[in-house]
Amino acid sequence: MTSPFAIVGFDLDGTLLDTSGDLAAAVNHALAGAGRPALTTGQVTTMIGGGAKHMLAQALDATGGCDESEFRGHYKALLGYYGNHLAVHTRPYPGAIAAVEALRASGTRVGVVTNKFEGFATRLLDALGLAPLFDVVIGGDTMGPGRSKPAPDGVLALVERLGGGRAAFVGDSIYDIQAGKAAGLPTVAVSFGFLLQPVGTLGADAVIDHFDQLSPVLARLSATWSAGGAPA
Ligand SMILES: O=C(O)COP(=O)(O)O
Ligand SMILES: [Mg+2]
Repeated sequence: MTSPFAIVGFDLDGTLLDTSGDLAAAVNHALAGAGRPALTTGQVTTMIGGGAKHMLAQALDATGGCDESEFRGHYKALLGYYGNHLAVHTRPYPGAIAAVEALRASGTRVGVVTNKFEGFATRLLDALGLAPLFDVVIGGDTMGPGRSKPAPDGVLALVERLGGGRAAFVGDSIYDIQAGKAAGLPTVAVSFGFLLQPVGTLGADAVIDHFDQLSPVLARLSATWSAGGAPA
C-alpha cells in the first residue's frame, strides 16, 4: 500500500507507550523522600503530559504543597530514580508497534515528539528494542526552554528533519493536539492514553480507540486535507 502521508509523528507517553507505572513509581520515590503518602498510578496518570517537572509539581500540590526551595531536591530524586527504572513496567499499547511497522513498510518516515527529556525518550526506546523504528526523536528539552508542546516547534522540526512533505501527528493530550494544529498538521487523538479531558473535546481531526484504526483513519484524513496542510 502506498503511504497517505510522507511523515507521521507520534507522541510517546500515553500514545505509543504506557509509561504510567514507571512514572508513578518515580513520583512516589520523590514523594517518599518528601515524607508524603504515595499516589495511585491512576492519580499520577492525570498529571502526565507536560513533562516531569509539571508532573512532580502537581503530585506535591496534591499531597500538601511544597516550598520553592525544596522542589529542586525532590525533582532531582524523581529524575534520578526514573533514569534508572525507565522500562520496568512500560510497554507499548496494543497494536502500536505493528502500526508503526506498517507505516514504515509503506514508505512513511516516522518520528517521536515527546515532552519527556530527549535522553530519557531515546534510552527508553532503546531499552524496549524500539529505537530502530523511529528516524528522529525530539524531547521536551530538544528545542530549548519554552518550546516544548503545546508549542509547534518540535513538530515542525520533526517534519523538517525527516525531509519535509505531507505529515500528520498522533497524540493523547491537549498538548499534542495543540502542537500539531499549530504546526498546520492534521491530528489524531488516541482515546486510551493519559487523558486529562474527554477525548472528544481535544479538537483532534480524528480519534482512534485502537492502533488497528490508524491506517484507515490516516487514509481518510489524507483524502480530506490539501497538500498544503489545510483542510481541503
Ligand atoms: O513526560 C511527559 O509528561 C509527557 O510525555 P509525552 O509528551 O510523551 O506525553
Ligand atoms: Mg502523551
